[in-house]
Amino acid sequence: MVRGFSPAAAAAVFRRQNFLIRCLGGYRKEKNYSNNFHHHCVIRMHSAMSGGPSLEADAVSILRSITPTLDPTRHKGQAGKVAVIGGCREYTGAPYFSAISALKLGADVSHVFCTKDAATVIKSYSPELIVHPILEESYSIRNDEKGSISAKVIEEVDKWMERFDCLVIGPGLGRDPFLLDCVSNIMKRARESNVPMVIDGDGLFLVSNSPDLVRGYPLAVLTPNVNEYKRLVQKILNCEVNDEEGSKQLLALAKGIGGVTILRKGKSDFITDGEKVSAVSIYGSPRRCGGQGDILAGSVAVFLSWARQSAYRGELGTNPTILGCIAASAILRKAASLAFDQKKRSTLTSDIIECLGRSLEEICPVIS
Ligand SMILES: NC(=O)C1=CN([C@@H]2O[C@H](COP(=O)(O)OP(=O)(O)OC[C@H]3O[C@@H](n4cnc5c(N)ncnc54)[C@H](O)[C@@H]3O)[C@@H](O)[C@H]2O)[C@@H](O)CC1
Ligand SMILES: Nc1ncnc2c1ncn2[C@@H]1O[C@H](COP(=O)(O)OP(=O)(O)OP(=O)(O)O)[C@@H](O)[C@H]1O
Ligand SMILES: [Mg+2]
Repeated sequence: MVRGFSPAAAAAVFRRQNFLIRCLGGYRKEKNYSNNFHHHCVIRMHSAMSGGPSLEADAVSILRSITPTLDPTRHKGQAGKVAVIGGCREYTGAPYFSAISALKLGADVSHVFCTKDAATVIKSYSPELIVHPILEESYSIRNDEKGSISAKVIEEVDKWMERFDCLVIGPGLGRDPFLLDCVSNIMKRARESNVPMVIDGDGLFLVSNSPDLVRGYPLAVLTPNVNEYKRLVQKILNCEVNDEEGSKQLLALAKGIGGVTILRKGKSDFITDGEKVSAVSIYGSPRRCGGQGDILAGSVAVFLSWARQSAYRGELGTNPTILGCIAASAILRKAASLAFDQKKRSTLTSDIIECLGRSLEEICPVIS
């Protein structure tokens, strides 16, 4: 039985789980990989991460409540304008994956703010993206130029800031100290303008060392993978990750950073803003190719923006950042499952991106 639930309530939860997993196309895979769906589904709710309850989220209902209809009266931009701050000499794939995923899910405009070295490369991946070559790494500039370059970066970003529905900070950003300093300034501006921020990859490296950048900002979403989560727990809670107390620790971490939203990625994704923990556990894919977290970050930005629009219309009773995380996690996992069906061991991040549209369409058809 699910801890804290009566047998009748546990049975209802189980039926609901069955329904959700069928909708999300995960049932067959669950059987393939565990051969005992009932066991997996019910036990998972208290064994995947113990130390307090976490309930599987109703991702299908959430997706249907926040995904906007394609209304002919709407103009460009109303379905979302996102910007990715990331991309350096080393990493050009990660910001591209995040930015193109946002477009593939239905955002109208997707920008990338990256280093000069990365910009031409990212532009060449896709003409759909608007790429700003404004960041600099220490190796490419002199010390005496740093002040003026830092000011120029903020000036460029300021021109656009108010127009963005959400920023994604960190995919492929790298860890150059000067560059991270400039990105800290961008984050401060975003906060002043009340622009939501999804912090991923090297953005989480920055935030682990400078938590004040997001502390107490309810529009910040952190999406740590296993390494990034470990660093956050060590820096913020001064202890090691303890999965025996997983939910409690996640709640403490979110509270410890002043109520930001955290999406802890893993076999199940766990999501909290410090109040309660929701889980998304539908089966995705057994491939762990690099870049799936980047898709997730771009997707959270879109769904979070849509959830905020629904919230403005008074349609929601839940924190839009939480809804955005649940929706993105479910859609990524479904897309990964669709891609894996076709490509098996050779499934790559770009294959999953190609399945994002179908993944959403099967839950929220354009013409229902
Ligand atoms: N195709 C691409 O361009 C991709 C780029 N990615 C980017 O790669 C970067 C790293 O992401 P990962 O998921 O690998 O990050 P992780 O933190 O999971 O792993 C990074 C590894 O590098 C080590 N490391 C390197 N420099 C370090 C430093 N200065 N301090 C501490 N540890 C250091 C860590 O110990 C760790 O083992 C991010 O910017 C991420 O967005 C990934 O998203 C995967 C795809
Ligand atoms: N063991 C797993 N089983 C199923 N899904 C997983 C597993 N591990 C991660 N995922 C899913 O894959 C997505 C990306 O998570 P991952 O931990 O790979 O991120 P990441 O390391 O940041 O990726 P990236 O390579 O883009 O930086 C998340 O939605 C997560 O739920
Ligand atoms: Mg990552």
